Amino acid sequence: MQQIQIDVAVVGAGTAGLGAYRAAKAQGASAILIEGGPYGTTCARVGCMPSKLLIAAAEAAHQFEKAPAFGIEVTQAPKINGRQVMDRVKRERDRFAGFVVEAVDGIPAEDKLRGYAKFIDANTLQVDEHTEIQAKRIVIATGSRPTYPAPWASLGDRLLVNDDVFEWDDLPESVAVFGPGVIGLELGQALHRLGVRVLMFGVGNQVGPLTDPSLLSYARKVYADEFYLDPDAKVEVMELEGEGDNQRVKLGYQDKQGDYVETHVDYVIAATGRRPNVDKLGLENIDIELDERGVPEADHFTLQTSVPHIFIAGDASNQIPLLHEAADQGRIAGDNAGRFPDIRAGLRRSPLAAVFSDPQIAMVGKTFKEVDGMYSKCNCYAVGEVSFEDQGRSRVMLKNKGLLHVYGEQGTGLFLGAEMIGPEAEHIGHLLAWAHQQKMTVAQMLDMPFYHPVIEEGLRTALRDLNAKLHLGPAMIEQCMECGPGA
Ligand SMILES: Cc1cc2nc3c(=O)[nH]c(=O)nc-3n(C[C@H](O)[C@H](O)[C@H](O)COP(=O)(O)OP(=O)(O)OC[C@H]3O[C@@H](n4cnc5c(N)ncnc54)[C@H](O)[C@@H]3O)c2cc1C
Ligand SMILES: NC(=O)c1ccc[n+]([C@@H]2O[C@H](COP(=O)([O-])OP(=O)(O)OC[C@H]3O[C@@H](n4cnc5c(N)ncnc54)[C@H](O)[C@@H]3O)[C@@H](O)[C@H]2O)c1
Repeated sequence: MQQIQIDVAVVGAGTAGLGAYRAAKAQGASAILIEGGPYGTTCARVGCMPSKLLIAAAEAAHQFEKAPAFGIEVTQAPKINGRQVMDRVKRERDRFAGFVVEAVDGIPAEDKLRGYAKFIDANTLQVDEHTEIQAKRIVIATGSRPTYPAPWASLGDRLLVNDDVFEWDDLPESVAVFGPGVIGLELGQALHRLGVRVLMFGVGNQVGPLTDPSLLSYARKVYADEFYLDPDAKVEVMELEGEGDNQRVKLGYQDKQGDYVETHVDYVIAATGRRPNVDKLGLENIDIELDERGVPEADHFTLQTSVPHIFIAGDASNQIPLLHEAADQGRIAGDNAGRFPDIRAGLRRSPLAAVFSDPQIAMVGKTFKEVDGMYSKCNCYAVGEVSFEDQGRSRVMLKNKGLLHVYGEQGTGLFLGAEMIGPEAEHIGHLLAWAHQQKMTVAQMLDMPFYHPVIEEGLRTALRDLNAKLHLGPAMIEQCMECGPGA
C-alpha cells in the first residue's frame, strides 16, 4: 500500500472540494485532492447546468403555446425533436463539465489521487485498497446523492434519478415524477413542456421549498393547472409490466377526486430528496459528533467539526445544498484546514435560493416558517404582499402569475426575509438578498430607485404594504396613479 504524508487531505473533488484544495494551498499547506467518481462536479455534470439546459429547451417550446394569446397564430404544432433536444443538453453539459475537468488537469499530478477514501482513524484515510494517507487536517467534501424508498429499486432500470435523465438520447413518451421538490418541479415541468406525458406525485402537500401557507397553496394550484400534480398522492401500485422494449411501469393511484386510476409510464423519476455522502466514510472509526442524519455537526462559520482538525463543506455538510454555498463552504473549510489551528470565521452570505420552474420560486433570508417561529409569540412581525396577476409589466408579458410575501420586524422595520412564486423570481430574489445582507430596513429599500414599467414595481408594492403594516408608512393606496399604470 502506498503511504502519503500530507498537511491537508480533501475528500471529494466537487465544487466544495476544489475550493477547499485551492484555499488550503493558498495558506502554504501541502494538500491532496481525492476523488472516487468522475471529475467535473455534480453541478456541471448532472445538476445545475444540464437541468437549466433542459428547461431552456422547454421554454423555447412553450413560447409557441403562448403565442396565440398575443394574436400570433401558430399554424402548425411545433415538432419537438427529442434527439436534438437531448443532443444539445448533453453537448453543452459536456462543454461546461469540460471546463472543470481542464481546471482539474491543471492541478499537479502529485496533488491528486483517484479512489474512494474512508477514515481508518482521525488522521488516517485509506483510499480504495491502494493508498494510506496520514493527514494533519482533513476536509470532507463528498457531496450528496439521490435517496428514495428502498422497495422502488425493484423497478430496475425503469427507475431513474436526475443523473440518468441527462444521459437520455431521446425523450420518452411518459414519466411519473415522485417528489414535487426543487428537482422534481424543474425536471417534471420541463419534460411536460417538451411533450412528455408527466404525472407528478408528492407527499404531505409540500411543493418546492416554500413554507408560507398562502404561497404553497398558490403553487399547488398554478402547477396543477399545467400538468397532473397531486402533492398529497395515494399511489397504491407501482410495478413492472412487460418485457424488453415493451416494459412499462404500471401505476395505480387515487386521483384527486378519490377515484382509482390505473396507467402505464415509461419511467419513474425519483426526485424525493438527497442524502449527504457520509455513510460510507468510516465515520464509526472516529469519535465525531453526528446530527440526526448521521452527518458530522459543524460550526456554521468555520465549518469545523467536533474533531478540531476535521472540516466539512458542501452538500456533505447537510447545511444548504446549493452551488454557491458549496463554493463558499469549501473555501472557508480549506482556508481553515490550511491555517489550522489559527482558524477564522468565514463570510456566510444571506440565504438565497431559486427554483427555475415557471413561475419561478425564490426564497430569501428567513423563511416564513422561521420568522413565524421566532416572532409570532410577541406578534412582532408583519407580512407585505403583492399579487402579480394585475401587476403591469407582468400582464404586458403574460407572465402575470404569482405572489410575493415580504416579512419585516415590528418596531425596527428590519427586512427579515421573503418567499416568492412569480415572474423573474431569480432576479427579484437577488435584489432582496442583497438588501437582506445589507441589513436594510423596509423604508431604506423603498428609498431605492424603481423603473417603470418593470416587474420590480410589484416588489415595491409589497414593500409599501409591509411598511404600512409595520405602522411605519402610509396605508396603501388602491390605485396609485403616480406609481405608474399597473405598478
Ligand atoms: C438536478 C440538480 C439540479 C441542481 N440545480 C442547482 C441550481 O440550479 N443551483 C444551485 O445552486 N444548486 C443546484 N443543485 C445543487 C448543487 O449541484 C450542489 O449543491 C453542489 O453541486 C454540491 O457540490 P459539492 O461539492 O458539495 O458536491 P459534488 O459536486 O457532488 O462533489 C462531491 C464529490 O465527492 C466525491 N466523493 C464522494 N464520496 C467520496 C469518497 N469517499 N472519496 C472520494 N471522493 C468522494 C464524488 O464523486 C463527487 O465528485 C442542483 C443539484 C441537482 C442534483
Ligand atoms: N434551482 C436550484 O437551486 C436547485 C435545483 C435542483 C436541486 N437543488 C438542490 O438539490 C436539493 C435536493 O432537491 P430535491 O428536489 O431532491 O429535494 P427536495 O427536498 O427539494 O424535494 C423532495 C420532495 O420529495 C417529496 N417526497 C419525499 N418522499 C416522497 C415520496 N415517497 N413520494 C413522493 N414525494 C416524496 C418531499 O415532500 C419533497 O417535496 C434541493 O434542496 C436543492 O438544494 C437546487
